[in-house]
Amino acid sequence: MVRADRQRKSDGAGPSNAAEYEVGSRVSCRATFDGQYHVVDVIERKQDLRSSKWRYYVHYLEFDKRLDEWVAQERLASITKVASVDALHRVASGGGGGSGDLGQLASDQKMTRRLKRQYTEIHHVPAALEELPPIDQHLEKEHQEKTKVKNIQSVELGKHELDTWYYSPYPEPHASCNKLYICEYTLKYFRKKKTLLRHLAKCTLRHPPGDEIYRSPPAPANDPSLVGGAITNPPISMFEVDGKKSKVYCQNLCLLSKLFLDHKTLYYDVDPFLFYVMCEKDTQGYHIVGYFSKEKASAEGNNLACILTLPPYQRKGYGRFLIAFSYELSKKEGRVGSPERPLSDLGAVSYRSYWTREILEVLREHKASLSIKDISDKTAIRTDDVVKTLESLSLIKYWKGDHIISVTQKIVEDHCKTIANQKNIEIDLNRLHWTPYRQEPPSKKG
Ligand SMILES: CC(=O)SCCNC(=O)CCNC(=O)[C@H](O)C(C)(C)COP(=O)(O)OP(=O)(O)OC[C@H]1O[C@@H](n2cnc3c(N)ncnc32)[C@H](O)[C@@H]1OP(=O)(O)O
Repeated sequence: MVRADRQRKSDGAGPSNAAEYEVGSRVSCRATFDGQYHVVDVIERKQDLRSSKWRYYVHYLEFDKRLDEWVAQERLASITKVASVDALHRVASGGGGGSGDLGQLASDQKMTRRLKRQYTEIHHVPAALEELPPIDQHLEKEHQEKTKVKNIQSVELGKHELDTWYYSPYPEPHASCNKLYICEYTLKYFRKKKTLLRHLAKCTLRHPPGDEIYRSPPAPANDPSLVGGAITNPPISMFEVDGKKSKVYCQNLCLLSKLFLDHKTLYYDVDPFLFYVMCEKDTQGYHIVGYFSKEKASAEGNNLACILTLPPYQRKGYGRFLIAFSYELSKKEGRVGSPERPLSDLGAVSYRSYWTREILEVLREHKASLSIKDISDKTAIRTDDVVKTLESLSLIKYWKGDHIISVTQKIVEDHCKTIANQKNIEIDLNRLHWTPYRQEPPSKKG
């Protein structure tokens, strides 16, 4: 699909050229995230009227959509042209390239079998369009078309400026803004900084509009996180916000979180959900770090609908804390639970890590033989998730139609060594003040 007839010039030095490409072309692109060439699909394009140069919105085939980006014409080249240069480069650099650990995993050519299985698990492949019922096919196509190009490029939230990952359906004219300014307490959004500042001058809210159901214990005097008197690990609070009572806040939260979640459709119908918002506290107020949502009554037995740690706070153990919190709530309800599917790649890797640790700890603690149901009862992790996790650790056998846990304490201890360095923020259950949601009785009108 490359329009070679319109190719203006072909340089001799590198793979880059100035050919024009149609939307739908499959070409090579030098990525911002690692400076290497990767195969991309051209999703959209626009021409600068003054320079008449094209900019292309590209999707990297090997990577998640969050790495999609607008690139200059010079960054694209035909696949065949790049192949030889890139192959040389890969050999010289020992292969690889990617974005973060997940990207690294994708392109490592010396992948072990275990890593390969993990890679397939974390790279969620959505169901093929033709496998869906016709009505869903139609909705899916509509969704894909509408969300294919990221609309808002960045948001300012408190002291952070965040680069966004995905399209979010903010209402117009905000949906077409390059950057949004968001109040970190109300999550109201503005097109201009000065409007946000005017709002902040009047806004008295300093925490999410709900009940504080958890506050982490104060750091002890000899806490290693206290460096020169400065608290590097600030106190955490969890607020429960009811989608029905604080509708606008929860809708704003969903719009914000959609910027970092690829495929969630809940934006406006927030009434049936509770939102558990995690904040770091300082003298200014409670700063949102992440959240998870949970259906008030889930027919599928899900204990979590959506989970997000805002990018500046990721990979510090907050995601694991949120997941653990969702299971503690399930334990208080006397139920087992599971996250709503599909999981994103990051969701899958975080859940797998959480399940692995919890299950290994139970196996270590209870030296007596445990059944899958025992593990599920102790952890509130649904039995199919327990089975999947044990399978990934090769700690389960299928024998005469039953799953049998096949493990020795030595094997458990060996596995435990591999998780010893995980970031784990403990939940102090004495500080959790929560009762399960009770449906309001129908009003007796008329
Ligand atoms: C049901 C659903 O909602 S599915 C959708 C899940 N949400 C999203 O995808 C939204 C965008 N992503 C996020 O918000 C975050 O990445 C979350 C919530 C999934 C994880 O939050 P974090 O605060 O980063 O999690 P945390 O620091 O506790 O890490 C959890 C585990 O995932 C791993 N992990 C997190 N990010 C990455 C990454 N980019 N690459 C590789 N591993 C990662 C961590 O190493 C850790 O594993 P370990 O303990 O074995 O070392």
